[in-house]
Amino acid sequence: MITSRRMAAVDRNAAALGVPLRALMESSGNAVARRVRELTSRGDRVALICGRGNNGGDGLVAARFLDDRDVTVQLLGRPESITTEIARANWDVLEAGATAAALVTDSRGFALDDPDLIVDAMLGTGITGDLREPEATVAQAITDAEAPVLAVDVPSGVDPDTGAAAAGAVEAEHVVTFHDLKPGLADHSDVTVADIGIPADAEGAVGPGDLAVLGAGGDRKGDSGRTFVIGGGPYTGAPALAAGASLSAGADLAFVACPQSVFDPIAGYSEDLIVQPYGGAGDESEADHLAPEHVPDLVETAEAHDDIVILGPGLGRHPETEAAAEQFLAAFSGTAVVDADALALVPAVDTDAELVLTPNRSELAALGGPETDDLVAQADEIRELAADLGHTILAKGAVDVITDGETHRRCGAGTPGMTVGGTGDTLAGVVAALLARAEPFEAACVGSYVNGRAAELLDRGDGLRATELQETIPLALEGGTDE
Ligand SMILES: NC(=O)C1=CN([C@@H]2O[C@H](COP(=O)(O)OP(=O)(O)OC[C@H]3O[C@@H](n4cnc5c(N)ncnc54)[C@H](O)[C@@H]3O)[C@@H](O)[C@H]2O)[C@@H](O)CC1
Ligand SMILES: [K+]
Repeated sequence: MITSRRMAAVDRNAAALGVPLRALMESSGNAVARRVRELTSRGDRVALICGRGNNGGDGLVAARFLDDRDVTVQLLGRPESITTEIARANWDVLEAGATAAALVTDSRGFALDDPDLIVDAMLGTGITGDLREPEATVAQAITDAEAPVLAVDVPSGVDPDTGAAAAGAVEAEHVVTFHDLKPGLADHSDVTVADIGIPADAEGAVGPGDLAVLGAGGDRKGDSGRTFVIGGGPYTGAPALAAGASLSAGADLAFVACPQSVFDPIAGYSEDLIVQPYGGAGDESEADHLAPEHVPDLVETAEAHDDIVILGPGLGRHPETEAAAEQFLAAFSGTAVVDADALALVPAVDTDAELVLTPNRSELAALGGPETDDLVAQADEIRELAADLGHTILAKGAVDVITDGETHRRCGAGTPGMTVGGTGDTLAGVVAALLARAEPFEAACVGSYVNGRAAELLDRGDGLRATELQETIPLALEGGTDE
């Protein structure tokens, strides 16, 4: 099953992989023609009713594959009003050839000449709202006609995602849909799912098309998310990198909660970060690492503002810190990215929080997963681990594997230079920023792609530095190319 939104992402990935939409349309039209041939005999009269978008384009292609049938094409509107370039290109091909084509610019001009089969190529996944004219009148005429109807992708007027039919939607005996079943067709009795040659990686690997899952950011401060990094102590760079990268990926505000002892260096890295020390004056013994007494305040602060938490960068493994991190997870009920030393604590904690876990090779093993350099080969095991833990896992390797326990995707974006320290911290920051705009699985997938793509855009070879990624993350998020 595939939603129209996911389908649009997969299309764009296919194009990035070298199979443009026009090639897919050629396959779609061919598949429609094959089904027409199964439903009719040589010489039968076939009426193709084409809308002005790509659904119509599929019908225009099908006409070319049906030489041995008596085909008429009716375009609903003037050729100039065709809304996509590829549908228009296919119209031009037909017009130059000899197929009998009629234009229906207003619904009064529409008539069906007693065909043996009607092909409904008016509207597919691009429908918005109720049927407008001339489609509404034509849909009624199609449904009322005696001839059976073959719908292209979905019956026009039916919502492909929900199956809800607009008033006057076409009723079709047969449907040819593309690539995968649409949820809205689940109850239809005759649906042919046509393979249209979308490369497996367009769906199984994260690509530029996946960026489309990010809704537009809000325009009020805080609407695009606030990141709250709980990190630092033995290390200072990691929490600053995570917070900085989350700003680059669109978070409005980035806070770092850290021990008082490392306030100065972390606050000194960048004027963009808001650094909040804990364990201050009079508390010197506890002030250089996270400890259980700091936890209630941290939970309260994070939950009060719906912050996306990043737990782990630079925290270290002091026994009190481990106890504190566990207590934080047990008490916190929001959304968090868990990275670095905090990961090993997750299996033992019962939490209501929604977590994205970002383990590297050894951290994945510490979580109870496989220890391997080939994450893709072990994707099923990693998926089962995510299902057992009840959290999303973004396992980091040369090719990342991302899974929510049900499905998984891989992401090969990035460069060999990313083995340098700090790129995992920037990844945690990017994912946190995206968690304000997308579901955990999608945020993790897109985060993996954006962090890797940011490295590709820098083109620094082995001399890459994690701090530099903050410069190209915004461009990677925009779907930027280096051409
Ligand atoms: N996603 C894919 O991989 C592929 C999709 N293809 C086809 O492309 C279709 C989607 O194409 P589009 O995105 O161009 O959208 P559609 O062709 O489904 O619909 C868009 C057109 O319909 C008009 N329209 C929208 N709502 C209307 C309404 N309520 N009443 C009257 N007119 C309305 C718009 O002005 C526009 O002209 C799919 O359904 C499928 O048939 C294939 O060509 C190739 C592969
Ligand atoms: K249709």
